[in-house]
Amino acid sequence: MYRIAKEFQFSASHNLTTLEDGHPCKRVHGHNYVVTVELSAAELNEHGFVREYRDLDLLKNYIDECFDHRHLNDVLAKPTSEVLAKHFFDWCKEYWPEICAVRIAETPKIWAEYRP
Ligand SMILES: Nc1nc2c(c(=O)[nH]1)N=C([C@H](O)[C@H](O)COP(=O)(O)OP(=O)(O)OP(=O)(O)O)CN2
Ligand SMILES: [Zn+2]
Repeated sequence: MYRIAKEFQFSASHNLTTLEDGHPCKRVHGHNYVVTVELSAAELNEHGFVREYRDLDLLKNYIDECFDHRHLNDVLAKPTSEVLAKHFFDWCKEYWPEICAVRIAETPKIWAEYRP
């Protein structure tokens, strides 16, 4: 099996409203998010690619338009890393059937992944 991955970044604010009072993440705060998409294929195409990396820039356009410098609660009902990972996975699946995982990092120390 072949695997490729590409990283995207955006900056946004959110607050996790269902957390208990006093939890720091209940307050509005921001992250420099890193989104990593991973694609896999058993066979390579005629170019020797799983998929051309540049094809994936469609996701950059979507992120720039709908997520970058936005308040994520205005975009998704519960904007946790897990929810973002599933959201981007479903979006990618519409364009690239080879998608196998999406990972979201809010800081360098933590990440959440959706991998069906
Ligand atoms: N399972 C999840 N847990 C938490 C999420 C999440 O998306 N999924 N999100 C948050 C908050 O967004 C919070 O901003 C995360 O920050 P924190 O845990 O403080 O991460 P740090 O890397 O800054 O950790 P420090 O130990 O404070 O350095 C909370 N939980
Ligand atoms: Zn946060």
